[in-house]
Amino acid sequence: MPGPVVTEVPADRPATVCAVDRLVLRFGGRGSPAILKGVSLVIADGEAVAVLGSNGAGKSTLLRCLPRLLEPSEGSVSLLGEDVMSLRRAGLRRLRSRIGFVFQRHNLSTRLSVLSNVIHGAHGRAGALRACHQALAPQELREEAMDCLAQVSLTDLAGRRADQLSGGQSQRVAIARALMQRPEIMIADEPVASLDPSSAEEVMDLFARLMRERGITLIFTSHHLKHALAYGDRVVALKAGLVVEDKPTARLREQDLDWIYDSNDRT
Ligand SMILES: Nc1ncnc2c1ncn2[C@@H]1O[C@H](COP(=O)(O)OP(=O)(O)OP(=O)(O)O)[C@@H](O)[C@H]1O
Repeated sequence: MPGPVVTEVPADRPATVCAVDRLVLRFGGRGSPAILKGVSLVIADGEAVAVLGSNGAGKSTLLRCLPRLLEPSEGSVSLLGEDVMSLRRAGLRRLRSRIGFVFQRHNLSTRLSVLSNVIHGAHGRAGALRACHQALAPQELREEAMDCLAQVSLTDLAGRRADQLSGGQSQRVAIARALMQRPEIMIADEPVASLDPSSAEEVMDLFARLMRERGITLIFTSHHLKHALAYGDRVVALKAGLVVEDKPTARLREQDLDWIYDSNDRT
């Protein structure tokens, strides 16, 4: 069995890996309503944070604002010690290469093999996309990608085209691709939302364990209170663009969180 792919953590990585201060986001100009209305949040190195809230509360928007995939209107974000708002394009690219992303829709390249998709995770450090194709990638990248596939128990599907996978398999490939990136932070927006309950449980279990074993800070959204409590060290709840709860999961029970979904918009 290959060993885990170890993220090289810089010795000077700060104890706080994410600090968000009074973050405001409006999709339109100044006059348009704020979707995030002044969100402040501090996340420690290695923490697993579950972001909860009903549909439209602003969870995805918040996650996308962290690495400036969405441009915040006001406020500040610090990630891995970098002042995100002041970074220019190259700095932002470098920072994003240290962050893994897993989304509800896995966004695999469906015409490529599973192995090529995983190798693509190294794009930030391996450079040219050609080097990420299974047939052209250097031996060491191919081996590392196989290690990542072994972590999600999918080595036997390495050669299969990504459009021939089940939802659960695809999501596990997306996790292997994110691991290949050797991320220091993992941002996961409803990573198992598209899966049936038993696959969701299985994939979330695997995902959270891999993050914990590697000391990777995990920030994830979920509609499953059970997942938030099982896999988060802490729950941050949003309601209409505001943080309304921020507590260690050890001090929460499922029913304590019901009120977050009080409006009729829970799905
Ligand atoms: N590109 C956009 N332009 C305008 N409004 C948007 C855009 N994207 C999202 N919104 C709005 O921002 C609000 C927050 O959306 P967001 O996707 O962050 O919510 P969420 O908490 O992740 O919801 P869900 O649980 O349904 O995924 C919603 O009212 C949504 O309609």
